[in-house]
Amino acid sequence: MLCLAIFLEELHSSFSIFAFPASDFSSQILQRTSIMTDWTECMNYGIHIAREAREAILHAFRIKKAVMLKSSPADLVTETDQRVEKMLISAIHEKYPLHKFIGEESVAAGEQLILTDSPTWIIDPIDGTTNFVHRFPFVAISIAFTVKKQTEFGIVYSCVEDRLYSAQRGRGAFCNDIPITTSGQEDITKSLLVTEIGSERDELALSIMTSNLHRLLEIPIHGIRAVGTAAVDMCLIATGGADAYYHIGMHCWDIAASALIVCEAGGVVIDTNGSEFDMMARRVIAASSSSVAHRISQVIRAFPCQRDDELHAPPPKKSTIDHTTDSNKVHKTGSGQRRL
Ligand SMILES: O=P(O)(O)O[C@H]1[C@H](O)[C@@H](O)[C@@H](O)[C@@H](O)[C@@H]1O
Ligand SMILES: [Mg+2]
Ligand SMILES: [Mg+2]
Repeated sequence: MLCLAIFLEELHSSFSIFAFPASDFSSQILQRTSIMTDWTECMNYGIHIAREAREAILHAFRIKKAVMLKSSPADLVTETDQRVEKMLISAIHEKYPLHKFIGEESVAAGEQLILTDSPTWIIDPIDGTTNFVHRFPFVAISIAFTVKKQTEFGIVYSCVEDRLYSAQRGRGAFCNDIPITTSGQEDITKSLLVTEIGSERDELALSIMTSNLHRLLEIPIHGIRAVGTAAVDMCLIATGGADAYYHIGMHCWDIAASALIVCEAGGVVIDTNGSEFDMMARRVIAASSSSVAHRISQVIRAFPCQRDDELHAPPPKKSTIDHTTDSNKVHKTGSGQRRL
């Protein structure tokens, strides 16, 4: 099966796109080898395993947790985050052995973050870990799926609320299978905004985050909320429950799925500098309309953040003669973990 799949993969690389009806057998093969352009079966499998992962998360939600730190005293991770990610990745790998993964906790444990043209699952096993630790009832599983670096579907499961948000590119956005659309609000003075105070605690980030709040409130706008999970924040824009979300410092796994869900709900997703959205840039504005999105980008400022694909890039190819000594080697800012 696998050698046929690899053969088909090779075949596919010499053609642009196969788009033909296929029987079950060949569609199974084609899905595994990224030739099919209809990813419904993959999405349905993603939803199936997200439902299984939710059970594990809800069980752990109620009990005392061992908490570890990553990049700052406010960047938490638990064994449940790690266990759920391993469960999701192994279940997907078993069914789709040629697919690739970018997982928040795998990257935190040192895996390189490389987004290629291959079918890739971008996974945040628990978005809102701080909420999870404190039993604040907004924790989500976020699963995005990209092919040729384009998001084909996104799944965000708000576990305690039991709200499963999903979208397949070009086919609309849904919450528990019911279609959702943004508010369409075009006037920022009539808008309710959502944002996050992430895990940064350095002076520059804190002063920019608080000055952004001040500058937006004095426009004026109706208000600002923070749910504690970027993925759910953005799904609230897709439902029309809020009109815009902005954030600097989050990661691709936080927002890759919900960015597609917002767009498929009729919303707009851009970079905070007003340019095209780039999931690796760690800056986003998701809004009900382009006018609200661009108004926000004129008001807020971003603090400097290293891109995801630079922060966790593979080490540069070694020159033939390695002049650096151990003491001079620059330690990659990975996310070492230590127990509280
Ligand atoms: O709970 P996480 O998966 O770590 O994501 C959080 C992130 O850590 C935090 O800094 C904020 O950006 C939140 O909005 C994310 O959901
Ligand atoms: Mg997250
Ligand atoms: Mg997480």
